[in-house]
Amino acid sequence: MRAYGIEFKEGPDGFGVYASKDVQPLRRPRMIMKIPLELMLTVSKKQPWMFFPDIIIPVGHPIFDIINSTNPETDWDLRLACLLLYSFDCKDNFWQLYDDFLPSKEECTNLLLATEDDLLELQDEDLASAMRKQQSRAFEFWEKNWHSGVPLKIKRLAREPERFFWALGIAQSRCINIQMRVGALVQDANMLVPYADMLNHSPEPNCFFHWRFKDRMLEVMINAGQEIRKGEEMTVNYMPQQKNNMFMERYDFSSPVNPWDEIQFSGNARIHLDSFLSIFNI
Ligand SMILES: C[S@@+](CC[C@H](N)C(=O)[O-])C[C@H]1O[C@@H](n2cnc3c(N)ncnc32)[C@H](O)[C@@H]1O
Repeated sequence: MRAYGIEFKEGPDGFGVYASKDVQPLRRPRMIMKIPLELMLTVSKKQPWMFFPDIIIPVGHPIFDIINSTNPETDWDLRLACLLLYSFDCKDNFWQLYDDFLPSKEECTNLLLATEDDLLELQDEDLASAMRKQQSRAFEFWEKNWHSGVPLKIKRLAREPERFFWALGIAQSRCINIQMRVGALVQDANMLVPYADMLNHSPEPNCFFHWRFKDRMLEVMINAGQEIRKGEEMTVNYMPQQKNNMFMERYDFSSPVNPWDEIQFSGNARIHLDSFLSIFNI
């Protein structure tokens, strides 16, 4: 992996990507990382399932049947979580090293791992009930596929449901959607891209993402919409036009300056939902 003009550092939102030199606003995208395709975990969105590029699941391995058993329309995250767990189990796989950069189960604040008390503390019944549904879906999937009769090579991937919930949270909060080309076939795919997944979100981002495949590398490019000074964090917008509830569900955080959460009053008055609730101590 190569990095250009950036460094990875811990900041207020966990690890992030920071400029290691001044960046001028550019009209053309600038490359900040080159990542070998071999390091990524990719699963196509539709059947036939394609795993790309490096982890070749041996024919007949039961993880393939598990991946195959999920709903092609919706369950991309379950498939990617299975692939992540499988790669942790493959000898000398890169993801065993990259695990050091990922939040552990104990550090992970994803709401899939939240207890009932945590969910009640959110004081947001809609969000809590959405998360309960997500937790049941994940638990049912784990129970169906990790019951006591399964072969050891499956069992050891996620002995406890929490391990599966953790992998699912990682897949949801770090995956990007991308089009991949295999020969003449172009497929939409979900991809875990190490290092690029260190970019944090801002509703007022200073960068925009671009991707390019070249020579078996994924080039991560950014368009700096404004000047970025050395030492400043580079941010992108994960989901434009989405409210904080969506961010909480998928990424475990909300933003006090998310413009899609502003409450509009008659006239020009506006107040952000977070500030509005805090007035009432909610
Ligand atoms: C793709 S990862 C980014 C790298 C991450 N900060 C880390 O330490 O590995 C996404 C996760 O980073 C955190 N994150 C990203 N942007 C954030 C923000 N604006 N505020 C709070 N947390 C954020 C959330 O935990 C989110 O689930």
